[in-house]
Amino acid sequence: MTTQFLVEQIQKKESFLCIGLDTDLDKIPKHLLDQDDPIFAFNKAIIDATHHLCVAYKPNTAFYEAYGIKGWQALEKTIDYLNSNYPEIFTIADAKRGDIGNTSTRYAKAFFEDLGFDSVTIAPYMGRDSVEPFLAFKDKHTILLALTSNMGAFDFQTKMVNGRELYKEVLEVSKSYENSENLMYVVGATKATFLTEIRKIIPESFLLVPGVGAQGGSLSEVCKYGMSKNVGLLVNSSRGIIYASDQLDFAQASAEKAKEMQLEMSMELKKR
Ligand SMILES: O=c1ccn([C@@H]2O[C@H](COP(=O)(O)O)[C@@H](O)[C@H]2O)c(=O)[nH]1
Repeated sequence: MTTQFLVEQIQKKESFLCIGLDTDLDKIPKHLLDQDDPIFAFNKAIIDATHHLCVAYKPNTAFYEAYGIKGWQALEKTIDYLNSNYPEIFTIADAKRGDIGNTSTRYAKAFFEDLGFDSVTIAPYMGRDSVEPFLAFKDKHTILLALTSNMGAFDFQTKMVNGRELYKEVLEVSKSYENSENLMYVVGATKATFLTEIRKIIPESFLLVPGVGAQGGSLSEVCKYGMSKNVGLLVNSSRGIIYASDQLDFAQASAEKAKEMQLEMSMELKKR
């Protein structure tokens, strides 16, 4: 998917919501456990109930890998279902990969070609040759971890390197990568006040922003400091939406939570 198409979807739906499909068999409604593939059954119900309120879905691959081959099959069915039924949706494999060049190429093929995701999250620690293999794919997006939402972000990401914080070094240096126009960045909603500085370095790049809801980040702060001319934000909520209820009405309950966020986003878009 092109960035332009994503921006058009955001304007059309008045939403920059990304719903995280962090599907956990211990948390989904018990009645689904009788199904052949309870993970896919849950995802399908959530997607059908919420697709008009969001522009992106982000399965975190950990939740699928944890169930072995069955989990991976559920991930494949989920992305196939999205691509076949809702091609206007931007898809993110939250896999946090990155390795030496030839290995990164295989990861890129797995997520972009075999599975058919629009984007994948990548850890920048191994540097240029670990990231550029992902950037080589046209109309696919590489979402680099810049400043993450967790407390451990302060262990390394804010430490000084070459006279600036490491997360700023990641932003600056990655701009020189080949095909850097295919880069997006992860910035945690819990670090919203850092967004002013971040926007000075990457004024228009798209940011994937996890950490609202369960982790305590504020949507209005993210918008205040992080919104760019073309919006430039995909704000993710996983647990806060998909586990709104563990009863028969779970999909409807998730749609209500998603609607609350979409309305808030629509108001933020009108403020610009
Ligand atoms: O900095 C980061 C990077 C990734 N995540 C992931 O996003 C979701 C957040 O889930 P919530 O339930 O909305 O808290 C989850 O998959 C994380 O692994 C992040 O939180 N922070």
